[in-house]
Amino acid sequence: MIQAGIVGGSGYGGAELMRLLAPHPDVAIRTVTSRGDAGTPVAETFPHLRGVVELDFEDPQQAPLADCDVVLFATPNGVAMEAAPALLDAGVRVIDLAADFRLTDPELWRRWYGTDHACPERLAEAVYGLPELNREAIQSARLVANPGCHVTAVTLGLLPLVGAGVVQPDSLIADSKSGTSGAGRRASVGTLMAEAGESLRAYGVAGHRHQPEIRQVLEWVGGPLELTFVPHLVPMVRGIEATLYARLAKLETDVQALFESAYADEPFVDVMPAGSQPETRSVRGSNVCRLAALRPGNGETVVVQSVIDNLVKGAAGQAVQNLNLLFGLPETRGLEGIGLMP
Ligand SMILES: NC(=O)C1=CN([C@@H]2O[C@H](COP(=O)(O)OP(=O)(O)OC[C@H]3O[C@@H](n4cnc5c(N)ncnc54)[C@H](OP(=O)(O)O)[C@@H]3O)[C@@H](O)[C@H]2O)C=CC1
Ligand SMILES: CC(=O)N[C@@H](CCC(=O)OP(=O)(O)O)C(=O)O
Repeated sequence: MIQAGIVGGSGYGGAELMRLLAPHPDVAIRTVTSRGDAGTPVAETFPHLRGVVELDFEDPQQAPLADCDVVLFATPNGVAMEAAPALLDAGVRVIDLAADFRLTDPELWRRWYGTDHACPERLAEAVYGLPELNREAIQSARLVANPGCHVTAVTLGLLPLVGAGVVQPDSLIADSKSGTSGAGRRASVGTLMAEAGESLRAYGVAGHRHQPEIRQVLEWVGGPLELTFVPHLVPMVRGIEATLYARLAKLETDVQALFESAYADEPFVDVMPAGSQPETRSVRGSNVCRLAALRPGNGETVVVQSVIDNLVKGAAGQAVQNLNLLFGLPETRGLEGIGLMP
């Protein structure tokens, strides 16, 4: 059994990692950390894990992380970069659900995250953990940077178009809507029911840190491009719906066929039949990204809709997918669950 440690187990990402890893046939959860809940049973904080995870939270300084085969960080940005080097030196593989190892340029990190990178020398060995793009590299990685949640929805929706060079590279627009669990479990006024309920707002319009991440990934496959990215907070708990717009450069493109062929072999990307629209509730709790592409009106603009569960394909599910790849397991192991609907 692969021994896994979870740092940041008392947050939403950590809880979701436990939900997925506890029944995983090849993984044993060795330790789960929380500073605030250290010494208390996991199931006291998360009753849905009663009888499933029979561990107490441990303080991250005392937890036997170096004895694990893999440590997953579900911590705020800036935490994993402090602890990962020692773990990697001890032979432990690391998957970071935060942004610490996603941007390859430490200057970009400084600009968007406001601090110096603690281990810029490790950035080159980090593999960006989007299996649909980087499957082979992930298989031999030691350090995986799990993508951002908005980034996963937007990138999977635009990759076929950008990769095939059929859209104008300066015309990309991503309008992405997230439920409040995307902001984490830590109390904040903006995610109170009375603030976020019965309301809808855009945020980060002047600049959001997921924009350079999406741009970096798309530029790997399509060269220089321009992208407008506007995230929104919507009054639901789980889910991201990204509506994506691009001007077609090649009007003869059969967009439906392009998407179907790009994702034909992908276990977690579902391209809907022409004319259908995906909705977030169809992926609630599952690791699926469900997509649809259309050319409304005069057909010059392609509109893609992409839905994911931010905590699953947008975070913990994708991390488990990456873990499976790292350890040579079938990619779908432990991720076969079907979404909840309604
Ligand atoms: N929520 C989402 O939809 C997604 C989240 N992510 C990313 O995943 C990461 C976790 O997100 P999420 O679970 O929502 O966040 P939460 O705020 O819900 O949880 C954060 C966890 O980290 C722990 N923690 C905080 N500070 C430290 C520290 N200095 N050292 C060790 N542990 C610490 C907290 O527990 P304690 O303070 O008790 O130690 C808590 O368990 C973030 O980087 C987020 O950006 C990525 C994609 C989607
Ligand atoms: C609703 C909400 O506030 N969402 C967060 C997403 C945070 C997150 O999960 O960021 P990473 O994916 O980069 O780790 C935000 O937009 O800042």
